[in-house]
Amino acid sequence: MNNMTPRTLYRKLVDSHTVAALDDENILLFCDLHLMNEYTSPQAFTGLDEQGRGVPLPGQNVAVVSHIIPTHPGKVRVIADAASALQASNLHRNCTRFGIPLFDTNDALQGIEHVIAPEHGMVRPGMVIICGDSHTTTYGALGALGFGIGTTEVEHVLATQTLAYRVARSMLIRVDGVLPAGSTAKDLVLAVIGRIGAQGARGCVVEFSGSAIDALSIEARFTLCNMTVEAGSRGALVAPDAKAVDYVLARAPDLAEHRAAALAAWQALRSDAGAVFDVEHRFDASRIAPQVTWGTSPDQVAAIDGHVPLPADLPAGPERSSAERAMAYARLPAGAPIAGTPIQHVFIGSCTNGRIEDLRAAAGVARGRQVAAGVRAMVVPGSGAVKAAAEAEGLDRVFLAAGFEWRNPGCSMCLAMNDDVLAEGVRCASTTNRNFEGRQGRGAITHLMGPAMAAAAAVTGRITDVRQLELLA
Ligand SMILES: CC(C)[C@H](C(=O)O)[C@@H](O)C(=O)O
Ligand code: SF4
Repeated sequence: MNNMTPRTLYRKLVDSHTVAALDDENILLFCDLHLMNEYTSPQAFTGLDEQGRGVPLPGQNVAVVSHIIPTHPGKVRVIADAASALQASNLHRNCTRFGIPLFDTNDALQGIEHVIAPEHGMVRPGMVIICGDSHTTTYGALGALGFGIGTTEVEHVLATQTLAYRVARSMLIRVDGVLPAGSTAKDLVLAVIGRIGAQGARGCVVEFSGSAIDALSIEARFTLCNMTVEAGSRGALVAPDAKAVDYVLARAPDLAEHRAAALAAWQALRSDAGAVFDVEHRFDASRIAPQVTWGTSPDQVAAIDGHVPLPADLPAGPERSSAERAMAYARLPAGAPIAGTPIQHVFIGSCTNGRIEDLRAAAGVARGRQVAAGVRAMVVPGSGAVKAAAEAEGLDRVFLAAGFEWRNPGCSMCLAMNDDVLAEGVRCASTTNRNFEGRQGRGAITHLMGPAMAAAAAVTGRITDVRQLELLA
């Protein structure tokens, strides 16, 4: 490809990080930042030891205890489960040995890796960021190429700061129009996944553009890019604009003296006019109502005024059979309206919707209302910094007064790897990203939705159109 060929943003990021071509499809990619959690890193450190390898660039790696940590209120956190405690102590030991910065169990800034990294200015436009965690796509919100890797790759990255990488195909998702009041980035991304399917972006890095994307806040773009992986994508990108620049500069004081150079470099981080994408989709934001999943895959989703599908309306084959299986698991009859479904639990948090804007949206609904009888509702901030910011604004008091639990940060009931686990048959309105069978507890049922919708479910005891709730106020 010569220099005059118009390039996509994705291609520019790949080109600027290519150390060597390995063959026609694979390159050696330089990774500016490697994030680690306690769950997917232990074998990698064992591998390093077996081969007598070190970590040459420890400062370009950061580790976080996120998945297994208990979130009960209280100053000191103790991991009761022995296997989990061992994972955390191993991470601590390995980070100390190799000089890798760690947000440890009792660090005041601890939280979910994908919430922590951007809030401390570690994520900057033009970077390649990887992690042994699928939701690393989040960082595309700032024009950084982020994606998840496997454990063997974690070892390779620790040892070399590079990764053998197969270049992805490119997809453009253009969203124009204005999201209606009550609809958020969560609804937008659920609607996208609902239309293109859970494998709809498989093998692709998605670039989002259009007036509806321009209008999103950076935190909303995190939600969007975070969940794009649920369409099977290998990355998600939004070209950095003034909002992205402001977000990063406000959190990365070290950049101040290089501000002019950074701005000039970031300016080039956009797809050239005439750049060709392998696949393109278009959406009209004005048609996107609040969304709720009804099944066990994020693409089994409907608008809040919609219904569980009738199997006969679905194409015969895998789509119909997986819908039938999902309805049976979720204990929902075919054709049932989504709104009005009783819930017993509400979970507000995760790397998708555990940031301050999400908590503000949920608190806006909770304020002056009460969690419905028979419902247990919890709010788990995405990080210590989010928790502190929320408390400074008094959001904790809003939630507590309404009967929500106000927890310490962590992944928590997003995937129930700690002790926040739902019992069989419990139905949960959740701001998370995956509604797989058993994810929040064996036999538990997850309905994905945005934070205000989850809060509306908490105060009414059923899946509720938040727009109607606000009318009733
Ligand atoms: C535990 C980790 C490997 C996993 C991921 O890759 O996403 C988890 O974070 C999840 O959300 O399912
Ligand atoms: S919050 Fe959920 S999706 Fe995000 S990293 Fe943790 S477990 Fe994975």
